[in-house]
Amino acid sequence: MQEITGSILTKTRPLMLSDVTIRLGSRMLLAVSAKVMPGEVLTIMGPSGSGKSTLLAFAGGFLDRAFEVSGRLLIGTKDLTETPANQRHAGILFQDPLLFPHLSVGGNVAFAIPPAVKGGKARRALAEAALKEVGLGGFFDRDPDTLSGGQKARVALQRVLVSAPEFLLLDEPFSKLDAPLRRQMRELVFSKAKAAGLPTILVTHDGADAQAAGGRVIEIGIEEKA
Ligand SMILES: Nc1ncnc2c1ncn2[C@@H]1O[C@H](COP(=O)(O)OP(=O)(O)OP(=O)(O)O)[C@@H](O)[C@H]1O
Repeated sequence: MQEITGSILTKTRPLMLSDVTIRLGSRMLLAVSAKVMPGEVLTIMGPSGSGKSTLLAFAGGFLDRAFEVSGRLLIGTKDLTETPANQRHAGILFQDPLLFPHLSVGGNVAFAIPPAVKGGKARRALAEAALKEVGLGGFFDRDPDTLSGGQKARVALQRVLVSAPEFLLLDEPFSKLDAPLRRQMRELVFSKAKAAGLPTILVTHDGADAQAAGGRVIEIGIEEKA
């Protein structure tokens, strides 16, 4: 499986937030500069409303036009700042797994496999192998609605990983899981991110998540400016 997954992974490069500032009207929401190395998890913490999700939206390319942004986002030497979201190769996990209800579990994963992988059989084999890797072998034809929260989270993770992302953006992806599942899931996500050499930005309220991530932590605060 490692080989099959490996064959659709792209090269790994550092992710750079270069002098990024985000304003909302007269309010300076945040100012961040950071270089996230391949396999590193950078954790962003801060109070509610401080702009954590906004920073991920900037990196993912889906920031609302209400925000005024300066600075650049780079992957390696490639400037992604103006690149549309669907061309950024960002792998994003939110609080909710957001599985497509009209597709089977396997269909959710197969859907994300890059078009460069041709042929229904090959795509199905990749999706099946990805599911098996997280203990969901035999789940391909299941309806996502019949899965537990932890199972859905694993499907969402594999859907992201088979898409051959160049970096990961994690917006509180463990917060709806109970404590034992939360521990398991974060170990799984971080180990896979590191194994794949993906630069990763994690937003969390939970210090234990940050500790498990094992990387640097940036604390952002709330400041008002005239
Ligand atoms: N589309 C939008 N238009 C205008 N203001 C917005 C928009 N989205 C978010 N905001 C505001 O931007 C600020 C930052 O919001 P953001 O969701 O990034 O905070 P957060 O740190 O992720 O909070 P939480 O921890 O509660 O998720 C908040 O004041 C919020 O009200």
